[in-house]
Amino acid sequence: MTTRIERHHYDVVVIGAGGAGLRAAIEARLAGKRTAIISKSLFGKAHTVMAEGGAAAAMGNANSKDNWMVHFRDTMRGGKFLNNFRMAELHAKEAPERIWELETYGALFDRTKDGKISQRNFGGHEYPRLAHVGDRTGLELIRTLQQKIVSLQQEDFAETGSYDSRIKVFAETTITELLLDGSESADGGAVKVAGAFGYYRETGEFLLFETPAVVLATGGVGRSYKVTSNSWEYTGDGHALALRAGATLINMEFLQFHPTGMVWPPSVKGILVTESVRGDGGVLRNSDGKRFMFEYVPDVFRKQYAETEEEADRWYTDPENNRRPPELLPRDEVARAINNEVKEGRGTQAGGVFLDVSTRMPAETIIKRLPSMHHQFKELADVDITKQPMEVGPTCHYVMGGVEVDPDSAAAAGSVIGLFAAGEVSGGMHGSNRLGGNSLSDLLVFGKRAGEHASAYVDALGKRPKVATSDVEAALEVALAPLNRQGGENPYTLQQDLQAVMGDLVGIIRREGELTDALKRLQELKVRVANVGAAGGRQYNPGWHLALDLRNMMVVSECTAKAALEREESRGGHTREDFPGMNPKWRQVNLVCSLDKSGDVHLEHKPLPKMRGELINLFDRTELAKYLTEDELTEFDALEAK
Ligand SMILES: Cc1cc2nc3c(=O)[nH]c(=O)nc-3n(C[C@H](O)[C@H](O)[C@H](O)COP(=O)(O)OP(=O)(O)OC[C@H]3O[C@@H](n4cnc5c(N)ncnc54)[C@H](O)[C@@H]3O)c2cc1C
Repeated sequence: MTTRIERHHYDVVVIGAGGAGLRAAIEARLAGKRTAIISKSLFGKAHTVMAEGGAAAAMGNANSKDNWMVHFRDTMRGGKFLNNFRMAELHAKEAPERIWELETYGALFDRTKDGKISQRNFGGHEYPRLAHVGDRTGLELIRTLQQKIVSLQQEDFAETGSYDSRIKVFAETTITELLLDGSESADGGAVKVAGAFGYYRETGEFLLFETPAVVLATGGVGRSYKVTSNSWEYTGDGHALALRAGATLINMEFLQFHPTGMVWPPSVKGILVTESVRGDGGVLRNSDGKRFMFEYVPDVFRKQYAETEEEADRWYTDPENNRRPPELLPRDEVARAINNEVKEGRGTQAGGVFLDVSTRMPAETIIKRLPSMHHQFKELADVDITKQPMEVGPTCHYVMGGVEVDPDSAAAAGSVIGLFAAGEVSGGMHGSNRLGGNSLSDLLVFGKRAGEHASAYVDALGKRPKVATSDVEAALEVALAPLNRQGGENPYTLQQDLQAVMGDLVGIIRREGELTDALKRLQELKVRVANVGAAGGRQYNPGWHLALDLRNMMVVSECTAKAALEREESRGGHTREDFPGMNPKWRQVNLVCSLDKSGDVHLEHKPLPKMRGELINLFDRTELAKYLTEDELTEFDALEAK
């Protein structure tokens, strides 16, 4: 009996319904494209919803000295100069407009006394820059984008009699494969996207989307790690779909371990404690009661951070005349510091450190400014954060690496055409480390660009690409394989084994021997994952879903481990105990992953694009000397002399 496959035709298919996906879909619909939005989880449930702190945009409301150039500088510093400079530039320039635009869609950010959008402090940002709605900013962002989509659907209903005529949401639907043009290959052997194949999670029924343009907006990869702030959907699907379609991934060695995840009770280990806790005055102490971050200010940041508790405390009320508290160093620095305190025996019993707001501000202020944190700790750990400190430790949070894209159009690099990527699934924007708050603004800026350029691509296309029947059959066979396999390996055991390899051997601190060991174990796991089985049928079957996700987790983890072994330096979200410190030579290199014909990860060195003169001139020479090679500095001097 043949398996039924539901067929759909769209101009643009957006995979992912977080901020990047929704913003891309709005833009595609505004450009008149028939647009599908596909979401693995319920519509409205994505990491974007969980974002607490805010969206970084240099609006200059809290400090008029802020502008796109300062934001650009902070972003490049945070990423330790490995960022794609053009993405960082576009992001810094366009973020304020994207935030204001959200208010025209119905968002309402917290206000300053004089009625402007309020902006809060966050690690690595020179001025208060995060537009926020209490500690529920992501919720407001998603609510607003969804509301905009509904309003567009209402316009379409008025015109066509159908709400879904131009924009339709497929919730609880997982895409397992991208399909390429079966009839021709374009210039230089590149192949056009022709569709996407997947299944409804509830019924297990299959779907085929025929479309010339796909925007990937699938978010992160955290579920490959033991301790993570990421929820079940984040299995690196978009990264793996892109690789298998012929696109490339960059910066996969860079993972952000957020310094403050809950460490207790074990059932909630990894759940995020927002950085706003520190931005609003929370301090970190070890089990001796010592405010230890002062010991961990690296040389590159020494000029900007306070040396005494008194100066750090004064900064909250007088930022003009004092330097920032070291608790607000970029996340990689704070995470490593906590890791070290615990390792040296100054941690809490549960393996974390203390984060305290209770002694820093009145209970009413805590409840007003951090309502979700107050609720989270009360409900999950029975801790009242207005009276007691929280216990926190590093948790795998965000992947800086992702699909290599053209910065202006968000089009994927590699041998595939018609594929775009925005948000966490794309790489380059954040370099080796993302600043808090830069993700929400990244989603809006590059989500819009991806939707716009995907639409323009469709407009310019002569003949529509065609899906080959044999490719659909192959995708179907792969999807059904775990169900047809008798005595296959248990997907949950495999996921646990993978998480152990990644958490223990490719975690926050890395070493050559362990990385080599990790790669060996990943090869063994790959063989086992190829033999994964799932009992039961296709109707809501989480074991089967995980069996399919594992294929993606494996290939993405291989990219991370290979790149981590290759990069012999420490920078941002990649710390090599055997190569401490940054090496300017490595700053010139992006590690690019592709898949070869046998499905193995191939790693290539690619030079980083050179920063334009007017951008590099935004930094002073002393600062550049921390990052650039001698040759680059000589070039900079020549530029300055002109
Ligand atoms: C707890 C937490 C707090 C955070 N706080 C902040 C903050 O304050 N400020 C900030 O800037 N950033 C924050 N971040 C990071 C930020 O929220 C994320 O990086 C960002 O929301 C990612 O957005 P996105 O649109 O790229 O993807 P997401 O919002 O992660 O959405 C991904 C979408 O893709 C779908 N998907 C995945 N795979 C498939 C598939 N195979 N088929 C179909 N659909 C698929 C998912 O279901 C989901 O709809 C936080 C992250 C977490 C986890």
